[in-house]
Amino acid sequence: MTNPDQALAQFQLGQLRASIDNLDSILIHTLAERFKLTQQVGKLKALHNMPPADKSREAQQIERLRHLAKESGLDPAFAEKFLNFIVAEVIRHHEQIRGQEAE
Ligand SMILES: O=C(O)C(=O)C[C@]1(C(=O)O)C=C[C@@H](O)C=C1
Repeated sequence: MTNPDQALAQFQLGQLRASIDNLDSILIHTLAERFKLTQQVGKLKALHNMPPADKSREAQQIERLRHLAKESGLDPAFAEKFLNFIVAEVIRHHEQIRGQEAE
């Protein structure tokens, strides 16, 4: 048996989770679009013999995202870790594309 307080809490939890699900969908779609672009960057880099990683570009991105995170109330260290996580995967893709081009 649930009392009215518990029923209200369950309803609120359901509403919050529905919004979280919407935002998770946005994150996945956003990441998918980002990876489509970085695949094009990977092909361009392989074709023109450019190195997969660009540390100076990454430093600019980290600075920009840390600033945005601070403004938005997000932990800047988390924003930096998140970018590094994505960029590591992008570099792995770039290296794969480079290997395929060399075949
Ligand atoms: O901009 C580039 O040169 C990329 O390869 C893209 C990207 C990124 O995912 O944003 C990935 C690797 C680089 O080290 C820097 C940035």
